[in-house]
Amino acid sequence: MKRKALFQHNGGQLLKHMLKVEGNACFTINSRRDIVIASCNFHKTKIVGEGAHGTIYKVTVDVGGRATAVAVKRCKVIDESKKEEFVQELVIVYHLSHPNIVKLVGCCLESEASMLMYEFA
Ligand SMILES: Nc1ncnc2c1ncn2[C@@H]1O[C@H](COP(=O)(O)OP(=O)(O)OP(=O)(O)O)[C@@H](O)[C@H]1O
Repeated sequence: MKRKALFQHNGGQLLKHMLKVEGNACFTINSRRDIVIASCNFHKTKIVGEGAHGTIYKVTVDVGGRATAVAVKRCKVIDESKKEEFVQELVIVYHLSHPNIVKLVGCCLESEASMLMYEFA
């Protein structure tokens, strides 16, 4: 089974294992459904920026049991061959910790357009 399929198939267990997020209350793997609801189906009033890699929305989602305002980057669709590279980069960014770098607080890899959630700056 392909890695992407595994992420979808087992509720993100493989990704959780890779990120070692179990017990990390500061990171969440959201369902696409949650983000669609929170963003009013990616309504244009929620857009806060447009980047080279996708559109950024300000959305309030559950992070570690707390309603938190986050910047959701809805990445442009990447082809299957780049998916693995994307996940590897996600793992690296997840482990970064620096006062000048916004913290990655969540992600959603359920759809073709993956979503990354950063603390809202
Ligand atoms: N964490 C955040 N909090 C608030 N606004 C943000 C955040 N991240 C991005 N934005 C808004 O979205 C815009 C575009 O974001 P960004 O430059 O990160 O996109 P990008 O080009 O896809 O990123 P990159 O190439 O660095 O991965 C920013 O200029 C900013 O206005």
